[in-house]
Amino acid sequence: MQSQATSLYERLGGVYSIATVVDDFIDRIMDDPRLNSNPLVDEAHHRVSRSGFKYLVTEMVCWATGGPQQYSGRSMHDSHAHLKITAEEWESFLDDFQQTLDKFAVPAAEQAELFAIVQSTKPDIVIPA
Ligand code: HEM
Repeated sequence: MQSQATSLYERLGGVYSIATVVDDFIDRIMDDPRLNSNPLVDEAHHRVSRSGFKYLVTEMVCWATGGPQQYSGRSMHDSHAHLKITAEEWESFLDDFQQTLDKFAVPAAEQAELFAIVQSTKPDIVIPA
């Protein structure tokens, strides 16, 4: 059994593995018509640089999973409130995340921990119903 003393960051394989997974995931969400049907999301997805976006999300995932990196971007509320993201768009985002994790064969235990981290941010990102 895996020791709980080993951080999720280490079990995922550190920054090189995490950056590879984020690379696939950001391409997937930035091209997802289910998300870009929200005009505010579509505008922002075409305004921000793809590589800058990947950089910030990589930094955040490394930090959130126990790596040595510090997240230097804006808070989840400040970077998403103006996008008016709905619960339905949130589900599409999770579906994209699942597809990326499956593509890289991330084990079930690590997937569950990643989903718990992502879900913890939902109240900051999704507008109230
Ligand atoms: C756990 C879920 C999410 C995480 C960890 C996340 C992460 C981030 C990060 C790190 C940034 C950059 C912040 C900055 O500029 O300093 C960002 C911005 C952005 N996110 Fe997310 N995000 C999440 C959910 C979503 C969802 C569900 C959508 C779309 C449906 C979305 C669309 C965007 C867009 C369009 C921007 C650019 C905003 C702008 O600059 O105007 N995000 N996100």
